Amino acid sequence: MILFTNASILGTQTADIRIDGETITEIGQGLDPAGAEVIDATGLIALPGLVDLHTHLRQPGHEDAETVLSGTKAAAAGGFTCVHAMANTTPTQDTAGVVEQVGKLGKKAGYAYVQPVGAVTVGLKGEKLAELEAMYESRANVTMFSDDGMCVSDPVLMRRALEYVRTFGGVIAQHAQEPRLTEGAQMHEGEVSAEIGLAGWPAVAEESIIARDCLLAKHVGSRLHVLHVSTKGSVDIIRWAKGLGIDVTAEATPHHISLDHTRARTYDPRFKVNPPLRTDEDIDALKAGLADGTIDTIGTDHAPHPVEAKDCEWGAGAFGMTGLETALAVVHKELVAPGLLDWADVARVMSTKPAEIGRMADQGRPIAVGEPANLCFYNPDKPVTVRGKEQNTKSTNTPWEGMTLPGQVTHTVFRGRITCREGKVTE
Ligand SMILES: NC(=O)N[C@@H](CC(=O)O)C(=O)O
Ligand SMILES: [Zn+2]
Ligand SMILES: [Zn+2]
Repeated sequence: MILFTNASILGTQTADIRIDGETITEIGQGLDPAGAEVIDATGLIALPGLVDLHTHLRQPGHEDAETVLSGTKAAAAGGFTCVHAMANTTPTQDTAGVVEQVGKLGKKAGYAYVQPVGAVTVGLKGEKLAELEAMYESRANVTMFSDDGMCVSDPVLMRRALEYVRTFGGVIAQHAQEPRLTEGAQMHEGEVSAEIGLAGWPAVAEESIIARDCLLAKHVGSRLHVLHVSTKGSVDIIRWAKGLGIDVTAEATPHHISLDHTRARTYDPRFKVNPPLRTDEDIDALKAGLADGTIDTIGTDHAPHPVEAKDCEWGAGAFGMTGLETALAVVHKELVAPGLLDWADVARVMSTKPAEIGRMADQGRPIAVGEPANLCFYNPDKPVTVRGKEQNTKSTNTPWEGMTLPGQVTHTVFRGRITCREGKVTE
């Protein structure tokens, strides 16, 4: 039995929280500590365990960058109790066998619920549909499908995929990038790319696919989720689509709401990501979108890469950055501190909504008696300087290296088990 005392639940009501087995069994003032492990949570914000719809765990195939074990330890350190493992592994998560294997590795690790995402097309090649139904019917019970890393750019395939998942209530998560408009692209197309002479990735390459996919989702009456929205135009299109009643949800990443394209002036590939870091105007639009509900979720797009893929010149660097262990503190800094979101909103965008979109019945639940004990405790008054080498992820490609973020996840509880204690992942 565990008793967290004096926690600030969603930043408002202060109470003790008792956990017995895998369940929250009591919430109230001055609960009896007899027989319990007592953890003083004074000054800590209690949130439901965070849910990430966008994590790259890299196993199978890229275990030098991350494994399910190291990635879920990073998740626990970041306050997450559920991560959706993206399909761009080797082999690709495009069969029932591979998604079941990833799910099993998650259970064995025990640090967070690992829900595999299935590929939309075989080998992410964009040529023919993967066995979506077999992945849905497998023990991994896949309902979210994505070719993330690649765009399902063929409109006919995208239409078929949307139609297919509609039959079982699934969702297609799109990496929106028109490939012909981004050939050779290295960073956001704008004044900085012109100044430093790197090939640009225009906003329209993202926006045109999002607009098309919203219209396709409307046409076939299916469900679309837009990954890593990065431009103001995209936010405007999604707001418009929602206004028409189209079944679309959208994600923003911690890096796209906090870092801009001027970082490329460093030529440090740590800032190289797909879609690229954009402008201040885009950042403001993403924040406004999160505040008004146009953007539904924060997804980390945790994308670990081995040292040799980042310790090189910009052009040769891989796209992607780590994010699980810094996500909540970045959200605190960029959205809560300026008053755009309160902690209840943070619970919505980082837990409740992602759990809903990913159809995770046991996750994203309210902090209440009888609910599964998936919790995250955050100290908003403990500034931490980010050091990639000290993180739990196997990779060090954090764009916040050396920067100070305002707070720290102190404890994470996954199904009644403490997976992170005083900022350290448990054994
Ligand atoms: N975001 C990235 O820049 N990279 C991701 C793929 C992706 O999310 O598109 C990766 O797998 O490394
Ligand atoms: Zn992507
Ligand atoms: Zn991704």
